[in-house]
Amino acid sequence: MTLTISKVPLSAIEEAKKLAAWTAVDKHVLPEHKVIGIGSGSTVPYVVERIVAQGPEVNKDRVFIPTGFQSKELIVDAHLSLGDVEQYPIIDVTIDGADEVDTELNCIKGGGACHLREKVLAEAADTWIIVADYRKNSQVLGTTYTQGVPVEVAPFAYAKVLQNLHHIGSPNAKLRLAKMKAGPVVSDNGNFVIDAPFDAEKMKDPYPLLAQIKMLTGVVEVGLFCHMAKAAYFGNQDGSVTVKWHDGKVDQIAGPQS
Ligand SMILES: O=C(CO)[C@H](O)[C@H](O)COP(=O)(O)O
Repeated sequence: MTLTISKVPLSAIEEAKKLAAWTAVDKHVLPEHKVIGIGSGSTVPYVVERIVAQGPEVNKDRVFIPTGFQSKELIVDAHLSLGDVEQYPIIDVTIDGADEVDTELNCIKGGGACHLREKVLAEAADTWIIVADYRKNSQVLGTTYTQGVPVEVAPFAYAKVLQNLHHIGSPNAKLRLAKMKAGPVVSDNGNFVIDAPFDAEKMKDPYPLLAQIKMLTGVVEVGLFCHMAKAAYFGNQDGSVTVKWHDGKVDQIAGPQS
């Protein structure tokens, strides 16, 4: 994988991702931050791009902690110093993408099957920031990301967890299958992923649902991130950025020019 982001004009959605990522880096990745968590997904390359643009002087004393294979490659390709959460269990700031974010900054994550490490890095961070395009900005989780809550499971337990998810209100929960390989998606941790859709009533208040799923034996981690983010940055089609804060405040700001 290469960090190079093509010079051809970006689509509106790519522009929105870039706006969110660049703005969040400008506001939250400060010169005094030395340990920085890098999330996963298609918005995160713009995070790394903006951090690199802060220059070698500030980056030479920093260490970057990845949430999975993809972000590890991004860090290495950008010639930034790679670390691990085992060495650095306290992180200054982690910036990550999300599949959907509600009004209280609860998120669905795990569309890329990285949510176990993503949650560890979110918890390890003094500040956890979400970056996304406008499509991810929702009132209630499950409105636009309808594939379901990603649930990472120990492979041998998947059939039992699937049955239990059917019983607790997700009759359409399914094992996630790979696109270019016969069989299941295998996470960076060697586990399987189940996608479990729940109705809006359950998704309106995701914390009890998170606790209920997490209690199922065989579940490793649940892609519901509740009450964790300090702020979520959404790039909009008109070049502005919507910032939703943990205290409910919402700002509409202009994106960076360059
Ligand atoms: O949770 C994730 C991976 O497990 C990603 O952060 C999420 O899928 C968002 O990705 P993108 O920036 O491509 O929309």
